[in-house]
Amino acid sequence: MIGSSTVGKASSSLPFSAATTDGNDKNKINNGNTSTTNSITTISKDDPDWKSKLNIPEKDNRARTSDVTNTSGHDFEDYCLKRELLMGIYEKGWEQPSPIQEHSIPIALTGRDLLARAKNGTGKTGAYTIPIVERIDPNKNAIQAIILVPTRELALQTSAICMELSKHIHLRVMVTTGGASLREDIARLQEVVHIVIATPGRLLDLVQKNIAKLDACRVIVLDEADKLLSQDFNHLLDDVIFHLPQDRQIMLFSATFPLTVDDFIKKHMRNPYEINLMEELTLKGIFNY
Ligand SMILES: Nc1ncnc2c1ncn2[C@@H]1O[C@H](COP(=O)(O)OP(=O)(O)OP(=O)(O)O)[C@@H](O)[C@H]1O
Repeated sequence: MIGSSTVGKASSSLPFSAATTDGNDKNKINNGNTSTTNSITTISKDDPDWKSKLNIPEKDNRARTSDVTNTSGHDFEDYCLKRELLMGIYEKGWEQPSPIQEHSIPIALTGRDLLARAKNGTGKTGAYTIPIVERIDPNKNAIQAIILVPTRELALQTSAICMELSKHIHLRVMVTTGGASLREDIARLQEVVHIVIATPGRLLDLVQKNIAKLDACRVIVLDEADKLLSQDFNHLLDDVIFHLPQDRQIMLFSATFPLTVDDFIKKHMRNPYEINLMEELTLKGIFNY
């Protein structure tokens, strides 16, 4: 059933230490809408000394595994991101991109379809959220990106990260999942929404009722794609993709790539760039698209 699972994004056994010194991501979850729990630093746009004025959380010095430390040494500034986004990233306590972020961010910023395979807890959420936030026009009143996840809890955790990273850009992020009030979601969609984070069934319901309009939505992410493309959800995903414009970008993040994912890739993705940061090569069958 949609929204019923208790799968979490962070646990102490994951490659990144789950908790930051100001509390873990779960503690920052609110109702999935637009406010954040952090105070907003105001720094003049032209201040050359902006970095030293940020409200950076205390450094988390706990041990991390090579999944997250084995980087090529890039900095977030290498990707020419908006300064407001860089501020959000640094104020989240992220100093440098993790390997999955190093691989994904430059490709995702070009608009190319992307297939990424990496372990849980290695920073996948940032790998797709950063390029999405960078490419959204906050002055345009339209849904510009969709992030699909299999459970309500994951939707709330993803939205918490998304809102923190974008807190200096004032994007409007909405969470909509099965089990929550449809009436409230309908009311929320009468206001400005830039990013929708959803479970597939609820999103499709809103799209088919013509309440969520996807004609300006050029990015869709399937996080935990193996679960999203299981028998329960598979046909829903086809319908969601059908409502997007032709020139959309599809990004798929998954720990495994079973046959259902393979079918989806063949049907909907165009020349996807492939990233595999897991040791064993079970990506067989999804090469050569
Ligand atoms: N570049 C980074 N530097 C430091 N910490 C980071 C970085 N990117 C992500 N994190 C932290 O690592 C933890 C795990 O990140 P995240 O939830 O994005 O992983 P994930 O790969 O999406 O995991 P899951 O597959 O379980 O959802 C979070 O606490 C997040 O804040």
